[in-house]
Amino acid sequence: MFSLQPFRSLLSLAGVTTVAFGLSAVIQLKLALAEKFGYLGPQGTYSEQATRVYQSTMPGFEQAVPYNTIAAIAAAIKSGEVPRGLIPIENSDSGFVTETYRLIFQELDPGWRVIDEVTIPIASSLLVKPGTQAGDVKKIISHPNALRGLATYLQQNFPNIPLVEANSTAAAAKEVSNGDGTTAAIAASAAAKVYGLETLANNIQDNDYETNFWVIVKTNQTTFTAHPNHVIISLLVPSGSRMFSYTVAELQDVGFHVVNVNSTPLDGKIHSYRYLIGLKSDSNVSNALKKVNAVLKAAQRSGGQALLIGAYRR
Ligand SMILES: O=C(O)C(=O)Cc1ccccc1
Repeated sequence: MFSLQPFRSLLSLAGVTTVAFGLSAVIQLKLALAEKFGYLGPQGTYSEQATRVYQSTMPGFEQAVPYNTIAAIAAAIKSGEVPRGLIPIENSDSGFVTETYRLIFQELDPGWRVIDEVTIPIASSLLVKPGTQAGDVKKIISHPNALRGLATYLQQNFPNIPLVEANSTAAAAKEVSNGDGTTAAIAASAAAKVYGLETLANNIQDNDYETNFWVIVKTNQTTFTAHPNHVIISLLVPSGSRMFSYTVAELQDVGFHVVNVNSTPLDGKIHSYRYLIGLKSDSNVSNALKKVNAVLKAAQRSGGQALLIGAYRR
């Protein structure tokens, strides 16, 4: 079968290739080689911004593919439709992104792993259809995270105006562009251009904040670096056991300290939890992956369920 692999190096020698194949052949080959990257769309989201930032450090991942929900990105990764995806995970002002955590904890194993992260600052704008005045606005729509990030602004400037959640900030902007001029969207200023909207106010977030995104890959396509300085662990411990503290202490002995912990009640019952623990190492731990895996194996032998959800070097 014809393989594109040998042409990878040729493509970097664009001049030579152009002579050999002609311009359109080069473009076609480049498109075929561009790996797809799933993100929360449509065009104009913060997720798209984060994807561009990440792609600038990852030549080859050029085709950004928008999905309507975070769950749809995860499904596309699991089915192999896209080899990589980017999902929002945590805001520095309002904490973890609920939808992402539901996905992780829905099943014992989410079917994907985290191989990197990217963080971007979030600046929010109030967008309306051209001609709409602030006094015309009867409804404000956006992604729940964005709405949370300017609760005080909305309370002070638009008290009693209903807030409606959308799948993403750009989905909200798109809805406003199709609306009757009485709705406003909270979104990135970039979305105004994409959907032909006017900006009533810029930088309206209550506090400057940033959002952290994970880069995810299908589990069986994942090769973790042998020397990660970030690891993410999912831990399910028998109720009343000391396994949480024991496992954390063991990881600390190996050279990692806890950065964040998310706990979700199991089976709808309080007092029994599944934990997602983010850990970091400030020193160079030799064979860090092997050591972390050994700690997790020990936890499993003691009756817990421990899974390495992510490992990367940053
Ligand atoms: O809706 C978006 O634009 C997203 O990418 C999700 C999101 C929403 C608010 C802050 C950060 C990410």
